[in-house]
Amino acid sequence: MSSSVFLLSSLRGVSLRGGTAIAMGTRNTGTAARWRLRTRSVHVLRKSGKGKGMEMNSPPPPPPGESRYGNKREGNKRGSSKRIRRSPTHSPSPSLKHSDNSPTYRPSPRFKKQLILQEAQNRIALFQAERERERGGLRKEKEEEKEKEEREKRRREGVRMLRESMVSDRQRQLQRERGRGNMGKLGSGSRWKYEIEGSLSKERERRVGREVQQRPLELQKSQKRRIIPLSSPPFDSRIQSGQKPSWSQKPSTSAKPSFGNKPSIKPNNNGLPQLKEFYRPPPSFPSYTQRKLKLSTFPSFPKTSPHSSSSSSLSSSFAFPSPPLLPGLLSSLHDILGPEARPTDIQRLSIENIVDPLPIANAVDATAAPEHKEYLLASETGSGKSIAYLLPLLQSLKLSEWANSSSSSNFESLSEYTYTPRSLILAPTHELARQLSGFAKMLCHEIKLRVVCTSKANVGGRERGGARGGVDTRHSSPSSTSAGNPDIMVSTPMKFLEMIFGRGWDNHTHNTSTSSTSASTFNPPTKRTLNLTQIEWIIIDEADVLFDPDFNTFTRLILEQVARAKGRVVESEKEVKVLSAGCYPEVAQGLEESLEVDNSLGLGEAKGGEADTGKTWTLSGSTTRYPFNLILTTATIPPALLVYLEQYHPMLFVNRSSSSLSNTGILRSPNLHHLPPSLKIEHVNWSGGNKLADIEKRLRAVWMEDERIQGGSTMAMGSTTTTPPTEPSKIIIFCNKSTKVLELGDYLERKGIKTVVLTSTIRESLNNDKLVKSDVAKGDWRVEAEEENSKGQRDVEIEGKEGSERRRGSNKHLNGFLNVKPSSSPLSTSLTPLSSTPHVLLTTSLLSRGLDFSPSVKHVFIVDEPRNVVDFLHRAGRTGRAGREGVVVVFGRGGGRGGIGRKGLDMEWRGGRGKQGKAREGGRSLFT
Ligand SMILES: Nc1ncnc2c1ncn2[C@@H]1O[C@H](COP(=O)(O)OP(=O)(O)OP(=O)(O)O)[C@@H](O)[C@H]1O
Repeated sequence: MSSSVFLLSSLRGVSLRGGTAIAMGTRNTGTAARWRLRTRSVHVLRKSGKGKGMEMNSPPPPPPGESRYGNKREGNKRGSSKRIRRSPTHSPSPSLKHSDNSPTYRPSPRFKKQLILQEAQNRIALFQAERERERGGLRKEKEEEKEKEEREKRRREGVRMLRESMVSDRQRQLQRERGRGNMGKLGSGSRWKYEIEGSLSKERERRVGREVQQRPLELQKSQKRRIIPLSSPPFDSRIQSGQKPSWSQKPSTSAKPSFGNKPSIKPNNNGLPQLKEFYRPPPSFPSYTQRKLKLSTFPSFPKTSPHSSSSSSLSSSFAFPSPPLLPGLLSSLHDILGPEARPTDIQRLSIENIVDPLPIANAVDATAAPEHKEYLLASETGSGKSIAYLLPLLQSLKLSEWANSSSSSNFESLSEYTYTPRSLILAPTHELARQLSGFAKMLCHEIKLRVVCTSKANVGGRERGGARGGVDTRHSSPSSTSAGNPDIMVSTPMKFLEMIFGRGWDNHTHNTSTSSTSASTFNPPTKRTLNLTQIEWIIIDEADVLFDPDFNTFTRLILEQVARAKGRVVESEKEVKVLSAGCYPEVAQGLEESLEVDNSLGLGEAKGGEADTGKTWTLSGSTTRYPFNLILTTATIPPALLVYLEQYHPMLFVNRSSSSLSNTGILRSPNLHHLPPSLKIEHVNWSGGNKLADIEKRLRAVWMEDERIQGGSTMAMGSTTTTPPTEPSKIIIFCNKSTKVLELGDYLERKGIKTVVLTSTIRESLNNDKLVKSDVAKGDWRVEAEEENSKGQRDVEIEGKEGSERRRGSNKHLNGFLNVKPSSSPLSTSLTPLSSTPHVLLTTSLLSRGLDFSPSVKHVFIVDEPRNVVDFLHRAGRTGRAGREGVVVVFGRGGGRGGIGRKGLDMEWRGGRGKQGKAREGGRSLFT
């Protein structure tokens, strides 16, 4: 039946009965009716009534493009019967009944065509929409991928530019040295050999300098190349005018852009910074002027502040600019540094790049999500990095305090915690933490922010410092209403972790490795001690130490904990090797909350204090952006640090501006990896007899020289009255080992020279590595790995000597040596005998980092060959700070420029990453 062809003469009417259509008419009537009525059953009756109504089994709808009405020719054969035109939109409902008398419906070919076309279009649109949906997903993925690639490309570009600029610094240095016939050999292959030239005669410098100045202009032009416009040169105008540069020199704003020297030699394979290039010629050397960076001059800040009329006079005479600095900050700077002070290179970079601008009235969008900053500040020792990071920190805290002053109830709801700091400064030693907190407090004097420093007294008031729960609030502002909500908390990493996890959380490693230590138990904090959710800023001072292999586990753990508390997991923390955290279930639980623990760890097994070191913890759902502002500071960027930062802080290397490729998050002064220009190096040969006597002789020579100078100046002034005697210079002596420190201390005391002796406080006798880590963890950042006596035992804690006990609760043991208050620390006018007041501080590298010693410390003695150049730079940098004069006396075989140790500072740069990504120098890890 279904194959029958019905040739019906005409279509007269269509009706539906119980879902079956009945059509009367000519051929194709059934098809037309079927289509129009959307039904598969149609009875077609001939008009004449001769034919019997038959049921047609309708075929399924035709595929797209094929007509339901047969081909065109067939359609054309239709008779010329009467046609009823209907609108193409007309579509009778299946329930619609046509009376048998109604005119026969017969769609016109054009209408049919339209219908077919419409359907085809619908189908195509559907098909396209589907494909579009599929493609949309793919495109989004592709876009994300592209964006990622773009970011990575910019990051790489940033790294490349940074390295290039570092290498080019070295190349310029080499060229200068060649120009004056100085050392500076380029070794074969990737090895660069340098020698330290610390004692060029002034005459020679002047002579060679003239030669360089007279070089043909063409040569100078041919050496041009682009350099990173990180900063403008310091003191250039003074140099041009032949004057001696000083810290009070106003920076020139008229310098034109220029280019540095084109590298005439290939960098070594790894392209990492050369740490031995620390000798910098005095600024009077003419080529220094020639090579000055002119690409970016320091921005000229408005001279007066529109925000404060009272500060306008100040800012016009004071080179720290306001705006952007708050007038209160400016006035504290004025008090501390004096009216003549000018920002140093690193401070200018910080003000330019990091300090938040003052808000314009009614233009603050408090709801806008802040863009978090990430910067590395790198500049030579004594160049004012503390101010460089404190300025943006304090300004931002104050501004956000004002912005949130209406919603102060915020803190009340957090009163369940003992401390809710808004920012954190991490330092490697307690001494440095104390000094920094004191300095921050001075800067906060006007703007009234609260500063606290953690001390030896531990969390929860269990030890001394009790009432304040282990936090020394003596430094907090007098206006402080609540020490529990400090604006700034200064701490060492381990102290801070102790406050998070509870005292003794790390003790397991310590206990298992020390038989003589009384087992200290883990005391989780009874009250929640620290609330990390309000932390807006983290500053990591001495980043090269805090990210070195001994410390980075703990530093990263802190960063991760804060990020976690603020609701974000950081990608850089994907794998955290926790030294001993798995030992205690409580700690493990705390970690487990924040870390997705690898199944193999079996935290349950860790109960009972089994050694459980070096486990890998994995984080999930991570990102590379920290949910707080982060500033790292360092005076040296060893390759290990660069490698580490590339891996864990990639955002530092991403360009900040699309117009310039050089604007990364790494701000460094041009003098990085050089000794401060005001520092002189002297070499002393051992006499071949008693070395201790040689040191004593040299000490006395310094004091005799002091007397001579004083006498000379008195005579020169033609004074008839007696000038009050000035106090003898204070001297710091660095040894490599505690035994040597003790021995020398004893000797000098016997000779009537009062000393302060200070090393890391190690009580235990042991010879394995674990204690080293544990002690480092306690805040003694540099535990001398070689510091073993002949029996292979460690030295005992140095106690019982007056002034030599290391008190973590205060810096009293360093009284007289540390720069307590810069403005109030000129040389004393009363003579204190050498036998009653200590004038000599004997120590190891423990105190070589970050501490700002008083201007009366004019000499540093380095009696043992430093382990590496980084060590040398930091030890030497304890004097000659802030542009003051200082002398480094280096004792050693051979004297002269080689006296500092051909094995030591002449070490070849082997370059790059050791097996575990560690920097190695002279075949030795920089951080062993
Ligand atoms: N612009 C300035 N003008 C004069 N003195 C300054 C200036 N900035 C800082 N100082 C002083 O310089 C000294 C050294 O500063 P600071 O300790 O911050 O140096 P640093 O770069 O952190 O050194 P280090 O690398 O050893 O840690 C301090 O006494 C400080 O008061």
